[in-house]
Amino acid sequence: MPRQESFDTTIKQERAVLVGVITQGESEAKVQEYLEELEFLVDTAGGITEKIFTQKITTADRATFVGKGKLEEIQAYVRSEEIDLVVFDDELTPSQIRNIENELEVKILDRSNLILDIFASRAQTAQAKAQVELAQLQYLLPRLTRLWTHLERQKGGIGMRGPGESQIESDRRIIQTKISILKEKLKLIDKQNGTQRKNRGQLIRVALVGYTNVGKSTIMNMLSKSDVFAENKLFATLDTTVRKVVIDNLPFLLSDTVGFIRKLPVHLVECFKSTLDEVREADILMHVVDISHPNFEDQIRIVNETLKELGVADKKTITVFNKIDAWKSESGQEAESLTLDDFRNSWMGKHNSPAVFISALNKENLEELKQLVYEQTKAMHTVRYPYDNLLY
Ligand SMILES: Nc1nc2c(ncn2[C@@H]2O[C@H](COP(=O)(O)OP(=O)(O)OP(=O)(O)O)[C@@H](O)[C@H]2O)c(=O)[nH]1
Ligand SMILES: [Mg+2]
Repeated sequence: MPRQESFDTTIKQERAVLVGVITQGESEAKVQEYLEELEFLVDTAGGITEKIFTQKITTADRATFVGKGKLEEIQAYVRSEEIDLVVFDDELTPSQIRNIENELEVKILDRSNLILDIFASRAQTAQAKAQVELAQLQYLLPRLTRLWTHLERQKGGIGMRGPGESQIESDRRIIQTKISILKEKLKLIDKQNGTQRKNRGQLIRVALVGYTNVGKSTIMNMLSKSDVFAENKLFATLDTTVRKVVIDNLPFLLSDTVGFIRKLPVHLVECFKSTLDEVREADILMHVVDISHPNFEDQIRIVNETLKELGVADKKTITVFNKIDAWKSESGQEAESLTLDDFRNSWMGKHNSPAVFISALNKENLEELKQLVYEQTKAMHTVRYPYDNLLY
């Protein structure tokens, strides 16, 4: 989800308020970071964050998630500042959404909902579109009652009393039918993709993985453009994110994948499993880390957890620490004061092997990255095809 692909600015930006809770054992600073990320998500979706509310709680209120007093405080702000939507950082139950909506009388979204919305606007291929629609319908299904009561409230009670439940039932059936049609469609696409992947032959496959916005696509573009052999045409029928790259006469396939994020909705992960087959079937992973992000250690952990869930934690991995140009220490020390060796000798260089430090933006230290990818790919190729020296 790159930031630069901003939305049509002629449309009035929706004004948003964010809500996060600080539960026991969570530090305030952490929650602030989570909320900053949520603000970034709202920004990506085309909204503008006007205010952030937080509350310390031991357990979430079953009816309204935050406490009564906090809700009134938010309500006052929403009314006086003409807010369009309120976004909660945590997943809300259908009844919580309904109750909060009744109180605040504006659109209520939770993090999952927001991410789904962004994915829907970004989906390009038939597969991605079907995957997002499936996730959205699965998200909607348990929340149907809410939509119905919403309608009821707008239209008033008269004439609405009888058919309510049966209406929900038929809506539910329609959605379930749609879900199974989409699943069939995805199965078919999956099969075609599987065949295509098999046809790619002996090339070693390298997949870029990492947290969202760390620079995966930038690296992809750089590596594939920087070499004359890299071209789109050959793979026109493949997923658009797979490119053939050649480093020193050694060709391999490089794929760019969807970025990971904290609290990715379960449905979405499920639906994107087949896109992530690209990762599952890769020979080498390039785990890209945005070293300039204050929370990058958490991001590494989240990516590693997601990789474990996908069952690929044991794959050969190259850690690429990107954005060294923008790195800053907690005490405010700037990147210029550090040499590449300082980075290499830090815990990052020592605890992640093999690792490389680059700036994709400034094209800094790219040769080392290429060299590393070359060595790893060649080693993999030699193990797999011991009698085949044709390629180099
Ligand atoms: N300062 C700095 N910015 C960079 C560097 N590499 C990439 N960026 C910027 O980081 C942002 C995200 O880059 P992308 O390549 O879109 O990141 P991504 O990992 O593909 O993101 P998703 O596809 O959303 O998961 C862009 O604005 C890039 O220009 C770098 O080395 N230094
Ligand atoms: Mg990208």
